[in-house]
Amino acid sequence: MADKIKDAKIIFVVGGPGSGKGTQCEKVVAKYGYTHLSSGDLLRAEVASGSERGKTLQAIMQKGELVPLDTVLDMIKDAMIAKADVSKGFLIDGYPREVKQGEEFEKKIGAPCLLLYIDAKGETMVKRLMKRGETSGRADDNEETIKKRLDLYYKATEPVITFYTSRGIVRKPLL
Ligand SMILES: Nc1ncnc2c1ncn2[C@H]1C[C@H](O)[C@@H](COP(=O)(O)OP(=O)(O)O)O1
Ligand SMILES: [Mg+2]
Repeated sequence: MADKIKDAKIIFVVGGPGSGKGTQCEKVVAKYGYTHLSSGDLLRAEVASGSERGKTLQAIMQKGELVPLDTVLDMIKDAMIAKADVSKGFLIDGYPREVKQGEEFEKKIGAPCLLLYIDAKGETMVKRLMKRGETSGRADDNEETIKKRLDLYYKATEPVITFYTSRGIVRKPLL
């Protein structure tokens, strides 16, 4: 099963909450036909299923915290395997959120050929998320949780950019 994705082309898409990762991914999909997998969307689908696991995840996400690494990684891996036959490559949006997630992904799946870094100012991200919160119905698009997500981004996720910059695979798409 897992060797179906052994040689898959992998692009990580990393940026803060509200930076526009999903929007940029749609553009890449339209142009290059890669398969877009968003860790947040996969997690929200699990929550929407009403499963026990979903309830646990919901409580974590509502607080703006990271869900356990193994849970996200398993979900991404399953989604990749399910699409392996029809996919030219994968855009992994919202993962890795911390350096450890990147290391585990590389051990269990493979190395990324590229990391797209979606850069945006903190105040821009907050403004967008507050606006999105008016209609998104997302439990984490509120002022308190947004602040926690942003803090966590600077603390845990920015080091991911540094880590892959030293490997020479980070690109900023021209927005
Ligand atoms: N790779 C990952 N590891 C742990 N938790 C994750 C994760 N990706 C998403 N989550 C959880 C925590 C996030 O605050 C929440 C929403 O994720 P998202 O949709 O990618 O949000 P954002 O709009 O902040 O980029 O889901
Ligand atoms: Mg998103």
